[in-house]
Amino acid sequence: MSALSKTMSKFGLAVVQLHVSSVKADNLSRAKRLIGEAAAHGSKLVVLPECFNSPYGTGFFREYAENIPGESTRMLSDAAKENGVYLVGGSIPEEDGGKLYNTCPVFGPDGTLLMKHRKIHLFDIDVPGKIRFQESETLSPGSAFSVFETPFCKVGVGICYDIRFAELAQLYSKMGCQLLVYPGAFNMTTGPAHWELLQRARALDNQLYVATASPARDQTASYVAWGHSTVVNPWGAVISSTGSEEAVVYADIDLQYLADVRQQIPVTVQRRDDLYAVTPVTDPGGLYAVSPVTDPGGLYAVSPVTDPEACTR
Ligand SMILES: NC(=O)CC(=O)C(=O)O
Repeated sequence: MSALSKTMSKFGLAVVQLHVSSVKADNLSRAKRLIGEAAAHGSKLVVLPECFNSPYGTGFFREYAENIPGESTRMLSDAAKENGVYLVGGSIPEEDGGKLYNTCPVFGPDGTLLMKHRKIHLFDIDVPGKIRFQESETLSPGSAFSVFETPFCKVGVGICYDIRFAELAQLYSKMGCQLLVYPGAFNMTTGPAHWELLQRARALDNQLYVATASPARDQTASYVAWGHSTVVNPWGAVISSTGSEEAVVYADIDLQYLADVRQQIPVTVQRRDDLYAVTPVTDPGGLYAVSPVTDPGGLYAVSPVTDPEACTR
């Protein structure tokens, strides 16, 4: 007999693959309409894409940046409240104290800002002849983990490039998250190669749900997003996805199914904590690290720092 109550073990998730233009007001009104559409469909948690109010590019971040609260987060707060949903507000370029961040604000069904996640790992890559992108030219990295509670489950938040770092997902899993959400905007080089693979890897490794929300593809944009917003289950299977156009992707998050998978293949309780462990590091300057465990018999640890400020909940 399941320990999970039937009423709370399943809930509807919606991922909005939004068409993002250079007109901020249009982006906001389209997002608001699609949040309403998702709620009308019965979704309890709605996820928007990375940079949903602005074109994605280092040349745009300063122009579109806002404080929080600001125009975009006021719209998100109103939309969450009007529709009674948890809202993962994709990301916006945030200005704070003269610095710019790639920030995901999360709202509760009463419109309250529950937390904000600042992209921890900046997207600095150079694939010769394909794509060079250096977020760090204009953005500063966040340095906090971001999880929030819902009546259904605990949710961990990362933004796009954050998904490439398995340690972050492991830490969120260790913190009790059963769903990880990544607003993201992969591109025409890394999208076909890595987008789905990374989601399935994070889901399978940690036996949890993973949801990604991309902007719709716009061939006229300076950065062409791959699209393909997706939801993956704890078995590592894609349960819902879309192509490149604007769309809302729906999925049921079934926590009884998650519990069943964890029981059938019990890796979560078979870890060799005597050999390696996910444990806090002592260095207060760090966020997480692969480091030796203190037990001299142990080998390594993937660890959050002990600083409680490093985790926003
Ligand atoms: N845009 C990103 O942050 C990440 C990305 O496109 C990639 O990792 O590839």
